[in-house]
Amino acid sequence: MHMAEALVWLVDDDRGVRFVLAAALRDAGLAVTEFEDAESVLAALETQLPDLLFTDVRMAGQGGLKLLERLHAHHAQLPVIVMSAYTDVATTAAAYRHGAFDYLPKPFDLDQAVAAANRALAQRRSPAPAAAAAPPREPELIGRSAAMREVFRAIGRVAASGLNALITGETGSGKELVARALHTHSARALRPFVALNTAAIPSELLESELFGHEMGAFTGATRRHAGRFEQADGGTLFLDEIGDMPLLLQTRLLRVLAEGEFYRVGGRELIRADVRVIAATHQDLESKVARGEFRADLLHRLDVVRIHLPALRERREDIAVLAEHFLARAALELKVGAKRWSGKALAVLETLDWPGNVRQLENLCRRLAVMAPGREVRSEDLPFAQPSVVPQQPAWTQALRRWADAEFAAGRVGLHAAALAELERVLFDAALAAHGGHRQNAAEALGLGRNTLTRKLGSSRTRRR
Ligand SMILES: Nc1ncnc2c1ncn2[C@@H]1O[C@H](COP(=O)(O)OP(=O)(O)OP(=O)(O)O)[C@@H](O)[C@H]1O
Repeated sequence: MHMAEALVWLVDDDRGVRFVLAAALRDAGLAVTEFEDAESVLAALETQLPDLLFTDVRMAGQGGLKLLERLHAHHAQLPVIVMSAYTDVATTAAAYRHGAFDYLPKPFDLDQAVAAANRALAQRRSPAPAAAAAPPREPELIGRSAAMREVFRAIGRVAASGLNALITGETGSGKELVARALHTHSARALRPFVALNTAAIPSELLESELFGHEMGAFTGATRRHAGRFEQADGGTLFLDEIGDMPLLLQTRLLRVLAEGEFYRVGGRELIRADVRVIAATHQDLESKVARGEFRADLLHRLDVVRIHLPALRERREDIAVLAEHFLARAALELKVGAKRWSGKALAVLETLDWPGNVRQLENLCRRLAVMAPGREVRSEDLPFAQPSVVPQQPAWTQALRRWADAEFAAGRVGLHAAALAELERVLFDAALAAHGGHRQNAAEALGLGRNTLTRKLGSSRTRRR
């Protein structure tokens, strides 16, 4: 069902223009990467080529026309759409002379911009249909751990129900992928899946992003805009980072969820939208409720079904399968030769903590697909394999670290003695167990004298009482 997305690069030093145009292009099903100057585009071109580029003319550093000139010389196939507030003949003519595919005078209508993008992409594809036949990418959830199998079962159970859902889990753990799966396996699958990251949008724009606005509703509202609720009508609205939603907007969202209807910002017409809301958060919403930062009644409305995604370090069995999958996919995507993991490198990956979870692993695989020198990725190729930051810390020191962090955070003192006592207790128990309770042998295995062991056992026993 997912078409291979065409990749559009957008260069403009005006964050506002980037924001609205990127949103419109994404709504039209295109993948968009934003840049704020020509230099960063030229740098990115070293490793990747988009399907289409939008550029402003006047920007700090190299302007858009210079960029256009360079592109025309080195990447003549890449269609470029030039946008400019300077609608004078000279600028327009210069743009076309340097190979622009199209020219949009600012301020432009977003529909106009999307139409220009589609035209550019269509003409690029038509002469060489074979080249555009990239395999459609249906994102799939991978995992064989018991925890992930539980997640798959939950998706199976609740997808068709159409109930609102709350997905919890650390950043990069796959919450959006789960939301998409819930949508794909529901009766709404043929209707839109619309995603909105609450934390990524300035709070003053969030309300109109969600509910839309009428022309003239505020400065800069040059045309009527359908909000995400309207766009998702009949389908699914995915609200990521819901914990960051300002309280006032939570109140408004709650009302819309209860009534199924709303007004656009500055509007008088009551809009009805039939939307399933799937929210996600990496925060503990219950404690936000307790602190008065999140509305309990909104939480209840969203939390009809809850799916929790465990962190990657809590399902280490998934690391190798994911790593194999991502390394193979990265090679295809980046059009480099296939590589495989050495057993040792995989074993190292399994010991790491992955604070960025699956996304971090995915990014590492992309990087290694390009950077690792041989056909086999070895542990030495891992970027953190320098001797100074040896990653092969045994799991227990990592657990120890987490324990120490938590104790310090809780303001506890006297940790050194407590930690040493614990360390010795565990070691001695293990040594005695391995040697059938024979103190002499246990002491030898530990590299201690028998008397020392006996003394320490005595004192640790006393301490434990
Ligand atoms: N189980 C999985 N199988 C395959 N790919 C996965 C899996 N989990 C996550 N990914 C991939 O990892 C990346 C991050 O996942 P996703 O965006 O769903 O995470 P998230 O929890 O929504 O992150 P954030 O909280 O930062 O928005 C995506 O590219 C996604 O395709």
